[in-house]
Amino acid sequence: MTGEPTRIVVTGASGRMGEELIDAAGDRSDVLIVAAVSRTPGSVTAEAAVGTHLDATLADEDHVDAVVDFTAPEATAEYAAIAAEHGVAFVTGTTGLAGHEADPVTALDAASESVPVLHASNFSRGIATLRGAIREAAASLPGYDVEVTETHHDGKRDAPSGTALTLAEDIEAERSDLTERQHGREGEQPREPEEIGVHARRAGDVTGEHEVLFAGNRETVSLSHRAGDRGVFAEGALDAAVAVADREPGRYEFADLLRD
Ligand SMILES: NC(=O)C1=CN([C@@H]2O[C@H](COP(=O)(O)OP(=O)(O)OC[C@H]3O[C@@H](n4cnc5c(N)ncnc54)[C@H](OP(=O)(O)O)[C@@H]3O)[C@@H](O)[C@H]2O)C=CC1
Ligand SMILES: O=C(O)C1=N[C@H](C(=O)O)C[C@H](O)C1
Repeated sequence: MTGEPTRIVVTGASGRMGEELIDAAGDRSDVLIVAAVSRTPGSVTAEAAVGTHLDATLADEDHVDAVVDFTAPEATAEYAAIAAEHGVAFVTGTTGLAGHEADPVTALDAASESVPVLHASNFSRGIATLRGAIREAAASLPGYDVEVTETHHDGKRDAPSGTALTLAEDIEAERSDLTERQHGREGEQPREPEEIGVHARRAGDVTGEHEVLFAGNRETVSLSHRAGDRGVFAEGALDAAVAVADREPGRYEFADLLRD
């Protein structure tokens, strides 16, 4: 790498992903964690300064290129607005945004008027690649039943996962006949042709698994992804921060950056 590293503030620093981002950044020369933000600063193991409020942290730091945020929808809404006020790019992987009372989707759109904003429900390159294959399968297998299943650790708050919802949206974009999402099944409930199944399992410490099943009457196609550890998400989010930090204000897509 030549040039200066991208200067990053990590929010939710004591969380599973916050810790992973700090670890991953320590092994890279193209990024530098200049500060971390946590509601519980004593539990953060970062060499950088740890603050409790993003606004004060961004005011204190001389130069920050990007905020990288994996927290909760209400925090993401607040942090996107603060990053925009300070003119700092905002990269977030927080899921469960749509329909949340804090309206983080509107907050991200508003922030993107003044800074680069990138939200991805999954920062693994594998999922970004698989999305293309799933869209292709959905378009090429008309009439096949489609079931999306995800499995995550028992600490995950939102269900179905953000990734499962993204995959369902991708499939629905190709299959206008799939108009009903079916979450789980119970009792007497035969499958209807307009259904797309979207099912969540929570178990142990599973990092993240997604499967899309296309089933016709004489064949099935299964496309799946398993994240081996959270490092794949952290590396992708840091790559995204490096890629968008200097860009014009606006919304950016993770999959598009991978091809640049
Ligand atoms: N897009 C992707 O690739 C991935 C997305 N995710 C998503 O990222 C999010 C975080 O996941 P994970 O790290 O496992 O979750 P954790 O619960 O482990 O960590 C979230 C952290 O966010 C902070 N936080 C939570 N609520 C608030 C709040 N109201 N205000 C301010 N800070 C808050 C806390 O950090 P602290 O105490 O330090 O303030 C908390 O520890 C989830 O939405 C998850 O689905 C997860 C993995 C990959
Ligand atoms: O909460 C998690 O852990 C994960 N969340 C994301 C999601 O909701 O899709 C991505 C990944 O699967 C891990």
